[in-house]
Amino acid sequence: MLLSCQQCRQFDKIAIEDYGIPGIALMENAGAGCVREILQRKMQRPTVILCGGGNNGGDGFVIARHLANSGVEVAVLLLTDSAGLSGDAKVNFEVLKKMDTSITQCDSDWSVDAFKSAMSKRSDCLVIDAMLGTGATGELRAPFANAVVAANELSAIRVAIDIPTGLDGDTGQSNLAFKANVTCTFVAMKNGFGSLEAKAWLGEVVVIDIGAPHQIFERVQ
Ligand SMILES: NC(=O)C1=CN([C@@H]2O[C@H](COP(=O)(O)OP(=O)(O)OC[C@H]3O[C@@H](n4cnc5c(N)ncnc54)[C@H](O)[C@@H]3O)[C@@H](O)[C@H]2O)[C@@H](O)CC1
Ligand SMILES: [K+]
Repeated sequence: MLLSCQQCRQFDKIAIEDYGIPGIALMENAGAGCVREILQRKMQRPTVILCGGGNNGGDGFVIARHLANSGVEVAVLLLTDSAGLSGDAKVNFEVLKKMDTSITQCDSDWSVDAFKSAMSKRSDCLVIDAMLGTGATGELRAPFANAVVAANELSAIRVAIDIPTGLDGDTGQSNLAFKANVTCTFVAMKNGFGSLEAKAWLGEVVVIDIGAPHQIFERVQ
């Protein structure tokens, strides 16, 4: 089944508002599901998680916590001012802050080299893209494009969360996107994932169930 980004957002909204599942429970299931996939594939190794300021970044904070609990060395690069975090993402950020995970705030003027040197301290690492998901609009703004370029140039395993940052989930088009080996997408494949152009950025796609009732599918068709 393929859904548009808007339908995926509607799916989450119905789960939260009509079924009463707290958004933070969905986020926990989403992040924990990604970590389960990473561990099953034995991809665990020193990990850098690139986090944006929305709920995709929130998934990244959950992933950081679960990976750290599994004994993985984790470093988070936050591409936004932490003061702007809100809702479920903020809750998970505050939890992570109390752990001994390294968190670095990356200002909008961070260059490709700055990202590369922050990431390559951990050679042959796993890089996780939790920068942008279904809430992305328009061209990548600073410093997201530089983070994507740097991540793509590293010799690393790359995992994208929900949608590779820079890829339009609805059309499958992109000028520049995070080049994933594996994309862990939530609820359903997005409409654009079927296009040939998208496959180059997506790698293998795994659909992660976030625990919302499947009856909701009938309402977003
Ligand atoms: N409760 C929910 O709705 C759930 C959401 N989930 C995650 O939440 C994501 C959607 O979260 P959001 O709606 O917060 O959206 P995103 O996290 O995709 O992005 C929104 C943020 O990115 C910024 N932004 C948008 N376009 C940009 C661009 N081109 N360049 C730089 N910054 C840009 C916005 O200012 C905003 O801060 C999903 O993809 C999924 O990963 C999951 O946790 C499952 C539950
Ligand atoms: K992403």
